[in-house]
Amino acid sequence: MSVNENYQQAKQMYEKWGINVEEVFAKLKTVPISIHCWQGDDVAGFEADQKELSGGIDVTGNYLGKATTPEELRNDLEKALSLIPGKHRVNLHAIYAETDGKVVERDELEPKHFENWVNWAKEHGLGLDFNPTLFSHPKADDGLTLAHPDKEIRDFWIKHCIASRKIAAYFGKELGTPTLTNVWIPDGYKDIPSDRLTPRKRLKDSLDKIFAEKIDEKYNIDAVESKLFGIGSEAYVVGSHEFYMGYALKNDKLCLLDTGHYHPTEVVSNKISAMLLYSEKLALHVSRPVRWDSDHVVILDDELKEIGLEIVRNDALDKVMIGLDFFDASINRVAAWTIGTRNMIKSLLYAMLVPNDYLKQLQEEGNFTDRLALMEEFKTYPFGAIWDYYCQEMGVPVRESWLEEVKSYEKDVLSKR
Ligand SMILES: C[C@H](O)[C@H](O)[C@@H](O)C(=O)CO
Ligand SMILES: [Mn+2]
Repeated sequence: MSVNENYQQAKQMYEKWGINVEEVFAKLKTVPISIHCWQGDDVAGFEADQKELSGGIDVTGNYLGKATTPEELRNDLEKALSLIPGKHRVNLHAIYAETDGKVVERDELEPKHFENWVNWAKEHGLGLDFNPTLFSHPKADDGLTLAHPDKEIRDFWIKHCIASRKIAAYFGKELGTPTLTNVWIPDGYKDIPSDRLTPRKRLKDSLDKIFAEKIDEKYNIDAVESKLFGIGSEAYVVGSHEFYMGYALKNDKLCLLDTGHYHPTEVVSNKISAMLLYSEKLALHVSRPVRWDSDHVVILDDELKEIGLEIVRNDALDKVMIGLDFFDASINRVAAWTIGTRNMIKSLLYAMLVPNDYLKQLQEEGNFTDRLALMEEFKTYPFGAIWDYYCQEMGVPVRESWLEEVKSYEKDVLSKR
């Protein structure tokens, strides 16, 4: 059967449950995913004095074709975007500044260093998000930045974050959509600390200084990203979930939850509804931890579907800012973006094709038999036929046909780098 025939049959099954598939498509099209540029070059960036990746994160693999210039990275992103349905955003880090080969210190970065990115985003109808880069730098070598005992080092990073918010506001003004500026720092200790409080007091003070200047949320929205541990900060991370949840609540910032930053049995899907009771919005880095915060490419697993369900059933599509965060250098990097982003969109579509209101009603009635039975049966409803039709209608390759395009791009472009 053709995509259209499969779709018509599947659509009727969902319509029996009162699900209007055309309305689902109309809604899904409006949800942007923030696609992280750093999957394309293994979190290297383009600084004139480029440093080794550090900060307790790591990229493994050496697949051919890594982007080494802004043009290559933008071309690769364009290729991936052509295979992903919808209009999305690209998430940049400060190390992706373009400085004409000159060394520009991070606390000296300006909007002009991102002009090419803004012009490119305008040309492709993209939003931009941003991150100050507080790793891969000599002033982060102690494993401390905003919480460092040395005021000079703290001041350098505070200045860098202040400069980053100005760059983000420039993006927002130029593109007409607010930039999410997310602060993640690697600060922590390898072994058991004798004082957990003092570094946290310093971090709080540094953040207060960074956010002192109010920036209109039409242009810039601030987020703070927690972590559980990193390589070299196994015993203690200054910016823990509790620290940032408290800081975000008290200072009206977004708390950013990275799905790789919690204990293996902890799931971010279970946190979303609780946090949205107290915060207008929250942000996500959707990743896939395997044994540790390994930043594997996102797959359509139970947790990803549950995240989609929590966002959809709590009517939070405009409250949860969905970003991706994985960096796998063992496979074609354009394929990595395509797989991870298509899966994130699939999880939202899956959730929108579940009779969530009826299932809530069953729970309220204490009818847990029907609730479980139907939640399980919906897992094998013809969601794939709807997804295929959505891709066809959105003008992107259906099913695995996108892979052929990536392979040709690898042969014609990536393999020649
Ligand atoms: C490159 C990102 O800033 C980084 O992955 C951060 O978001 C993180 O999750 C660190 O573990
Ligand atoms: Mn992250």
